[in-house]
Amino acid sequence: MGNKAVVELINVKKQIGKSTIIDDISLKVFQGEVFGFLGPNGAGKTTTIRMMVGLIGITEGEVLINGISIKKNYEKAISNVGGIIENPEMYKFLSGYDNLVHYARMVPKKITKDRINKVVHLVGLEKSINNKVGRYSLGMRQRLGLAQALLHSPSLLILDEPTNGLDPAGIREIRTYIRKVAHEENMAVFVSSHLLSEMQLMCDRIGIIQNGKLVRVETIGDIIDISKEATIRFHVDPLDKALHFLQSFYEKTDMEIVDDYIKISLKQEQIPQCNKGLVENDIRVYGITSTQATLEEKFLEITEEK
Ligand SMILES: Nc1ncnc2c1ncn2[C@@H]1O[C@H](COP(=O)(O)OP(=O)(O)OP(=O)(O)O)[C@@H](O)[C@H]1O
Repeated sequence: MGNKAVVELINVKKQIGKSTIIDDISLKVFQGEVFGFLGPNGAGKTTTIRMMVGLIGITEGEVLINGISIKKNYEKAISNVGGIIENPEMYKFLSGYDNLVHYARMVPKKITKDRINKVVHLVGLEKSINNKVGRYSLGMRQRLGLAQALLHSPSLLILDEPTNGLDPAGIREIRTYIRKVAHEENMAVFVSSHLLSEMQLMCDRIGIIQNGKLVRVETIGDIIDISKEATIRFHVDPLDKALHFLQSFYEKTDMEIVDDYIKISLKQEQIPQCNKGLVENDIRVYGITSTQATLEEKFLEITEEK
């Protein structure tokens, strides 16, 4: 992952009438990185994306693409962006290739034949590119949309729920190609979804949006770590002494006394070590119970599993 921010949202706000739809969102997406924008329906993903590409105005704040303001210098900023925001327009009676040629003519930048062949290869449509789009599956059409968005070599690719309506095989394909273009074209990819399970497999980092607010940003590594943690209840006596010991042992972990036990988030493999320490400190251990919350529960129950 490069450390150049390709897109930067700075305190972005959207007000429609009296309601605040997007509330003070700031984030950066870097070169070569797939950033997942995760949130339930109605959280504000599409609204944010529409502001990022200048389809609707930004009430307050800034969106910079390669350092260029989308508000102040729209044409220049947007020339760096490729996107599938709404369903891409395709001509069903034309082949995939001819659709790309047609689209290439409308782009201000000159698109070479080599570039067309390169994007066809990038999205794995070599075998069917000369077939009529009317015969494509939805997954193939999505990939053709991706090819179209990549034609002018953008540095930022924005995809709004790219797997919507796809079957599992189609989802797997689009996921593979999204990762591939991010890495092979060293592009920043901003992709929205309401499915954590899907984002986990596709993204390097995930930002979670809820009610128009960015509530947390995590790397996939951290998400995997968090997924391994369980809520452990230590039924011990004396409680104060046990809490003191556990706090000295795991200074960064959240823990609290609830009724007659201590509640703490730990990985399973840490339990024996903890128990040993408690016993060695003359704390009586009456019981240890563990409950594994699902990842969805940990992330505020924001996702809906299919
Ligand atoms: N023009 C508008 N006027 C009033 N409210 C709006 C308008 N556009 C969007 N909203 C509201 O803003 C909120 C965010 O909508 P948005 O479409 O951005 O959510 P989303 O996260 O993309 O959801 P989905 O996954 O359903 O597309 C919703 O509560 C929606 O009702």
